Amino acid sequence: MRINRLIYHEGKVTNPYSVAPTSHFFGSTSQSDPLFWFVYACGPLPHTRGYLLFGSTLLSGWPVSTVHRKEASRFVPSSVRFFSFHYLSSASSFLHPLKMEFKKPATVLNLANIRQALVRMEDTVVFSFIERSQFYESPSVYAPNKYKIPNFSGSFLDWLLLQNEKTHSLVRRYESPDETPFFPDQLEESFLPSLNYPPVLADYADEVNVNDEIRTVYIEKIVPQIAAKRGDQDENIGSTACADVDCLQALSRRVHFGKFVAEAKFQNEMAHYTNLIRNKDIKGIEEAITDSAVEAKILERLIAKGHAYGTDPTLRYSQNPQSKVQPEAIAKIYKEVVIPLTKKVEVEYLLRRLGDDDEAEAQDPQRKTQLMNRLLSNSLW
Ligand SMILES: O=C(O)C(=O)C[C@]1(C(=O)O)C=C[C@@H](O)C=C1
Repeated sequence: MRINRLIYHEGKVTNPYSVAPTSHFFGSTSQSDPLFWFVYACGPLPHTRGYLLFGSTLLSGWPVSTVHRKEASRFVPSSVRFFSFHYLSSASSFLHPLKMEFKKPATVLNLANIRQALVRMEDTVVFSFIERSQFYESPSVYAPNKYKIPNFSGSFLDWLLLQNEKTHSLVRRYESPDETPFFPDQLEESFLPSLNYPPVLADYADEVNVNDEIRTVYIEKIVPQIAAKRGDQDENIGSTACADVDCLQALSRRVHFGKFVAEAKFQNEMAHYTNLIRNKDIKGIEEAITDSAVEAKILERLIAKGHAYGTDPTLRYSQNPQSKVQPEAIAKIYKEVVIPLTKKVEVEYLLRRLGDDDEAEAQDPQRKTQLMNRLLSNSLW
């Protein structure tokens, strides 16, 4: 069975003989494929207006596609539709859970979902850089003890970041496994009931924290590339520090997502990673986690996003459409800082992955299956 991915399509299919326009299929189905589909199973997709078809064409194997529900009735007998509903409601979420939901562990360790989340995070990072680019470099914001702050020793930025984290801890921000604080020892306990997220990462995951490095590299390498001008701008130090907090939090979340990537990769290729980890083969681990094609695509997309998000749309066709942050600078920051730090998180996480318990897991393939079954039973719609 050749299943690459599901494509959710809510458009209309007007001609039952062309149920298979290329974009609705996965795999290599093409417009010229002989006619049709043999529909083997189908069912409405929960939470969408789509209808899922499971079948084959003569040439292309076993594609899965979705069409609008109303249209599905034209070529799928109602008995089949009824019969297959429950089966496919579950099967579709198994094949391709829609997105990461931390209450549904199986959706979290799906590499496609993780990458989708990373793509979405690019928007947050790019926009936060654009906001920061309004202000001067502002070294006073980063200089330790430049301002006399009551009961605090450090930079103005650190002070603001700490206040922000303390407040956000009160609304449970750092209970979420995708949030990593800069000041883990100074958080406050929330008055809200605990969220009790099911664990998806190893129990030491919180200790993998490269925020100090992120902050240093942000101040030294990123700010100079995105700031409007050199020097200070007294009237804007508050706005500048607020923009810095947004940038740092966006970068931190992005980089520490490496933990999910690492766990997903470990579970997908347990034997290979176990070997590398046992041999403390850092270079081998780095090679195993690297996907150059994915990286190239990220950089290409960032240039496009830098142009699109940083340009006033009414100036798009002007002779001189100015980008607020140079798109090439954003891509360079990802290439030289964001991706390498994400990989560092992945490696640090993986190097500790074989605790006593995990060693047993790696030696007992049954255990992985049992674990996956348990996770999946939590996640079905
Ligand atoms: O998507 C992955 O596989 C990742 O490991 C994440 C990431 C990234 O930082 O975006 C890092 C390393 C890979 O070479 C590709 C991408």
